[in-house]
Amino acid sequence: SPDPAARIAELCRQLNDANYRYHVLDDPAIPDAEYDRLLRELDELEAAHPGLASPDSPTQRVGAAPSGAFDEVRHAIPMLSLGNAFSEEEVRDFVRRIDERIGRESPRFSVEPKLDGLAISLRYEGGRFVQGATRGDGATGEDVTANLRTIKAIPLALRGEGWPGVLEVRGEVYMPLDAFKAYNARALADAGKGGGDKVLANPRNGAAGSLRQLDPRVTARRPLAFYAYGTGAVEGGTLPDTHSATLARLRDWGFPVSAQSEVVEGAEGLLDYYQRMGEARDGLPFDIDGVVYKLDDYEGQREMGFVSRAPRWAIAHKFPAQEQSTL
Ligand SMILES: NC(=O)n1nc(-c2ccco2)nc1N
Repeated sequence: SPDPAARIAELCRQLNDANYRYHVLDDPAIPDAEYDRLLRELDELEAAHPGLASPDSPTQRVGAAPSGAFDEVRHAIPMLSLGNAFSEEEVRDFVRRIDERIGRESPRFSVEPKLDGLAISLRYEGGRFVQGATRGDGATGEDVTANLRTIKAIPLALRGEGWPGVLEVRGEVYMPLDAFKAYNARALADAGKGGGDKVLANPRNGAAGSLRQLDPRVTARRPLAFYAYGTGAVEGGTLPDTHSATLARLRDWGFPVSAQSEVVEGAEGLLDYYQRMGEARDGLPFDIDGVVYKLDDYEGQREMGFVSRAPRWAIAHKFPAQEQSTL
């Protein structure tokens, strides 16, 4: 049989590449059954040669035994909460305040859908996923690293090159609607036979509840996904000058980023995007409760600063409440 170390490395590469193509490029390379076959082969090879299993191996996603409770994690850079706008007038005020404060006639904004999931922060050191935490109160969250490792959309190691020595990525863990419905249909069917998983009330609670499981093996059974939408601490390297360019780098490094993110100009650009996303909303594969507008250049963001914990440079423009998807 060929050298097991070479075969293990080749399987890791193939599986990580398949993960990236599926979750980031939304362009699967191999069918799920093939992915599972390769994963099983890797699992058997690593079991036969324990010294050859890397901590970043795709087999190491469902690892740790249940913890008693979650450790606390202090966010070196607070995780923001967004101010809300509910009307066109409030959006125009938001843009006017930017012009008045930093003299931007028609600023460029990075815009994206506001996913209705659970905000988390992922820390990478030397390109490897070392810690993940919930937002908590913005300053302190819970260490849910073991649970986050089970989410295939979250890379265990960064791809490509040029990433900083320390990189924190912020984003939303959510449950895609189809996966939520399939999960519940299965849970309901199994309940009829006296066993099975818990039925989830709605995708948002499903995501939050799944991440707060003390046993990662339960989390691993939940259909969770992830979108990156920002960064936290960055050391030993630099990011581009704009949010939109940073999102492009995050995609290169292996993070899913919303396919609906755009760069638009001025209040008209924001309101046009809001209108288009409102029309597209029912066709999206996940729940959104609005869109997020962010001044695109970081220099402008620094000049605008924050009001208490919410940035002056970004707001969420919410849609009217939608009847929640019930059972
Ligand atoms: N929930 C969501 O999709 N968010 N949340 C932000 C955010 C929160 C604070 C700064 O940015 N951005 C997006 N797309």
